[in-house]
Amino acid sequence: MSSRLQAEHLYKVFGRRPDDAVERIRKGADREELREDGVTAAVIDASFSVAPGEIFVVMGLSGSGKSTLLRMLNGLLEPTSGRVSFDGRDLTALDDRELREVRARKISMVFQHFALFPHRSVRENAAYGLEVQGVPRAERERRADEALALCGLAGWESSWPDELSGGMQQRVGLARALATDADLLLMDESFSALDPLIRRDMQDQLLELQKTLKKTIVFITHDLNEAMRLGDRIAVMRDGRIVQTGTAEDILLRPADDYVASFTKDVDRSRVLTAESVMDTEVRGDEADCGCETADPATPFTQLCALSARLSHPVAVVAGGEGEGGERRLVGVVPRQRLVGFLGGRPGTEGGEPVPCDRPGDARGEKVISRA
Ligand SMILES: Nc1ncnc2c1ncn2[C@@H]1O[C@H](COP(=O)(O)OP(=O)(O)OP(=O)(O)O)[C@@H](O)[C@H]1O
Repeated sequence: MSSRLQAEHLYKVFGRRPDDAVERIRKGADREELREDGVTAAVIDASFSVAPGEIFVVMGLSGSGKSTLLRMLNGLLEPTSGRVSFDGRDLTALDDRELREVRARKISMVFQHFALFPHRSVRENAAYGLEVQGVPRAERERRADEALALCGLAGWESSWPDELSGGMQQRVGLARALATDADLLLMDESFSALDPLIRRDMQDQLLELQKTLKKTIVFITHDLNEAMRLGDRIAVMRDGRIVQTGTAEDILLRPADDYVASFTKDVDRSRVLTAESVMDTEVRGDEADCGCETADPATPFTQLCALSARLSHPVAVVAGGEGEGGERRLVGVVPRQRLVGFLGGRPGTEGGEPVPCDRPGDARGEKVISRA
């Protein structure tokens, strides 16, 4: 995987003699021991890479070290140990002037409570990052207006912040970040202060924008549902450490430990799972080519359930076909009992023989399905 942003063995210790504290941690001291000496190990040995265009979510409870980690990524905090590189440049080695330059042009932050300037118009607020960069007024207003339109605020450019709802104000914050053309967006609990419906709306909007903008995004949240909705990959933090990094499906289906598993208990699995994540790949071949409806690997779980209810046998999951090199291949099957098992929180057992198909056709099938 090519990487845009890379964190290598990052540590951040607050308190006396931080370097000694890092050494003690490396030798096995735990966070509580250090705390007794008045030292806080906020981030411990964090390593990850973020690919271009990826939304990388860092998820964890309050105090787990998320914000400290994020502040090291843009150089606001200097790591006690470890390295951050962006596009191959070691941010930890830059002097203050170079760092300010990178922060102004390449990296944008979107905070939870966006401090809009009350006596500036929405347009001027959105253009603020460009003003800091010294972009001439006409150009910065044009770019601010474009960013506001992208965020659904066309027509509000001349309004004052207090004329906007909380959700709209947060959009101005997002527009400010987008207007600068920065490639890396660091979003710290950016939607956490919003009402649930508006929050969902903002999540949708971010995903929609991302389809065309393809920014590299690190998004901090304490909400696992938000993490799963937004994240191409998710890092779960606990007590300063990243305990698991993976896709939503990895976290849900293969939690690294009981702690991660306890987080996923309340997740609505049907929103996350797809045919690919629940199918049985030990394909038997007797569900393939009978002419019944099939799923593809990306078919969402809810559609899969509806499909399963319409069939008298397991759902065949078929890949390939149009635009993918022609041949359609059976890649897995989903027996109904398996769906029930996944909803209950663990892969189901197949239980019982598949029911033979009651529609005409060759129910024995082959693993390769010829195109109709
Ligand atoms: N400047 C600081 N000085 C001392 N300790 C700090 C400082 N900043 C953070 N900490 C401590 O580091 C730990 C991690 O804090 P951090 O704010 O990174 O966690 P978080 O996961 O972002 O939590 P929250 O969601 O509540 O902001 C906490 O124990 C916090 O008290």
